[in-house]
Amino acid sequence: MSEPLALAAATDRLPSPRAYTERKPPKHDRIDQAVAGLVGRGRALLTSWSARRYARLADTALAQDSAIAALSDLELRARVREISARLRARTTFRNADIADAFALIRETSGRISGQRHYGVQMMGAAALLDGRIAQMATGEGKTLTATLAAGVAALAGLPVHVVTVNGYLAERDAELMRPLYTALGLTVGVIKEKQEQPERAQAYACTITYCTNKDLAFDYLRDRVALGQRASDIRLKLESLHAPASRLAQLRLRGLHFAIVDEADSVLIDEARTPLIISAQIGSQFEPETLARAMEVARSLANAEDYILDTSEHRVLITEAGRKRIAGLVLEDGPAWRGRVTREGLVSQALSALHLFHRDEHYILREGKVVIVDANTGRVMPDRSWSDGLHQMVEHKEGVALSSGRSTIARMTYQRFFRRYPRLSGMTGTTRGVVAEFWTVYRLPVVRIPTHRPVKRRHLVDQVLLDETEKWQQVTQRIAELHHRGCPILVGTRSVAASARASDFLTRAGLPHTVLSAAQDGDEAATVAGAGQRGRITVVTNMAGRGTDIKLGPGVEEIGGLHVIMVERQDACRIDDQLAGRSGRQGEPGCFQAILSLDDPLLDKSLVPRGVARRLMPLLGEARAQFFGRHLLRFAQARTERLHARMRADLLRSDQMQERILAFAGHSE
Ligand SMILES: Nc1ncnc2c1ncn2[C@@H]1O[C@H](COP(=O)(O)OP(=O)(O)OP(=O)(O)O)[C@@H](O)[C@H]1O
Repeated sequence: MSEPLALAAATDRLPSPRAYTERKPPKHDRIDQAVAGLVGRGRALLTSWSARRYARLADTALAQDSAIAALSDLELRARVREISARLRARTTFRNADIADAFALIRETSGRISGQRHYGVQMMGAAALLDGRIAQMATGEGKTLTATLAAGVAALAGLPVHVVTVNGYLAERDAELMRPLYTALGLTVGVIKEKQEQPERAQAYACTITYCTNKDLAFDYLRDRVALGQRASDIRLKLESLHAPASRLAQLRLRGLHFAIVDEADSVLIDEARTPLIISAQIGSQFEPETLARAMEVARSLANAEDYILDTSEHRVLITEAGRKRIAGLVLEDGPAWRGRVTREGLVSQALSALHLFHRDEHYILREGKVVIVDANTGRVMPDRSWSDGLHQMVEHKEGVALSSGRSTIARMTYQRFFRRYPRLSGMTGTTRGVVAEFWTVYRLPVVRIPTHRPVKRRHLVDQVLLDETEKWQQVTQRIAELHHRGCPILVGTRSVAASARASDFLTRAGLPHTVLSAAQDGDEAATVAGAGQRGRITVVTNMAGRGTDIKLGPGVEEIGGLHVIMVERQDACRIDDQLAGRSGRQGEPGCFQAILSLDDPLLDKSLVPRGVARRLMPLLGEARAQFFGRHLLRFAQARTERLHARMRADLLRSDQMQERILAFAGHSE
């Protein structure tokens, strides 16, 4: 725990100037990235040494157990105040202070909720305070682990942001842990989606704030817009001395100090593909007739001849022949069609709306509106819209009222946002394939923390069938078998449409079930609470694929725990691992099985065309066919992972370039 902390600056209500300055960004040319990747891997190996250090620290804390257990509640509180004063008096965290604080927080938690932190959770928390990613297996209790690190930092006077992927988890974790923090004399705030500015500022003013990455980053961006050109280091320093209360009252955050990012791979890696954009309404951007005409033209174009659909990168490329055709078709149309860039832009958005953005996958229709479904979290994003007229084009396709157009006010990337924390840390169950990226982009080494109890989850070998119909037959048969034995079953799908399909098959087979998806998100907590009960069948999208804690009902452990059946592979093997991790938590029994087919959407991105694979598989014999199918899907997934990594690197590069250019002209956000 060596790096100095800006404790003093962190305690005031004003935004810390340091919090608005980025830590030196790592270079991003290819050689540097490759070298840094190797260094990252090397560092990851070295961090297993750190794990030993954290284990020693945990042992020191646990050794105090009986002495602390003998304290009365009043004495315990006095000891907490004492350690807080000791932590505040220093600019660095000392191991001895951390161990003492851990022991006190553990005892307080034990008295309040009966949950005493395990040694491995202390190791994880020590890694967080050390500015690392603690890799702790799914179900190991990262929610409780975070309380140790957040508690120590908050007792030291640092405002802490506990960041997670969705509002349900942020609210659940804050409410679960609130009694513990309150007993430690700390305040807890939660940022909720519909909160207004003053409420948000109040939540951020608490010592510990639970929030989602989206809320946090957008609030930061809005603050930056409010601060405008005044956001330079020196100006902020001066302002923090003289600024009138009114201007500061516009701000939501009080700077960025210490962040603990839960589900770090999702937040820092998967989400980092999408830039954050703040926009303002600009009235109607396109006339309905223009949109209609663009759709008409798009419908008359021929795929592969006039345009190419790049499904992997989710974009449309108009060919030379397509350009000529479009120009010919709109010759007689109004002035909106005269400029080549505008008309091709319009047609290409129409083609995207028609062929790349699908209802119940990328969006749903709710109360006559197009509502985007977040691909990473499976949740709806009611206040977000696609840019450059695409949203209106999709609205036109669906025949709903057109929303107003928007123009960009500010933009930034998650990479650049999170690098602004002087102290950043994270927790996740899965880092497969992204250890190097954590290091190259965020300078975050990964430390693997051992599990508290041995993992008992069984992973059955994947089954690959020729098509969807065969797959669903196999899935319903397997579910019926398990259901007959009373096992609770969780069926993991990729999209709203797939969950509806699963539901249809189950209904036809007479199997009672519950669906949890963006379209059916009624009582999420109750659905999750029921999913581990005897005989329950729950169909979910990746809305419940991460973070959800499914508690087993009475008698379920004896019949093998929760069975997770994955019916489609996700874009990254980490996300599949997360789904598997809904079962076999805390050393419980559980089972994971994938029943897939060659119709899996991932095979759109495969090098071997689906038709060829379908003809080849029956010729190979059962065992070889299964081997071939499994590897085909895994390779397609690996390809998508590489593609997404490239997209993130490109986005970061363009973001840095934009920043360099704007450094001369003004500010970039
Ligand atoms: N020290 C502890 N004592 C008793 N129960 C614990 C302890 N730590 C965690 N648990 C229980 O373990 C379960 C899993 O915890 P939690 O959901 O925080 O795991 P997680 O690591 O965040 O999982 P995921 O990776 O899926 O997000 C919860 O029911 C929690 O109450």
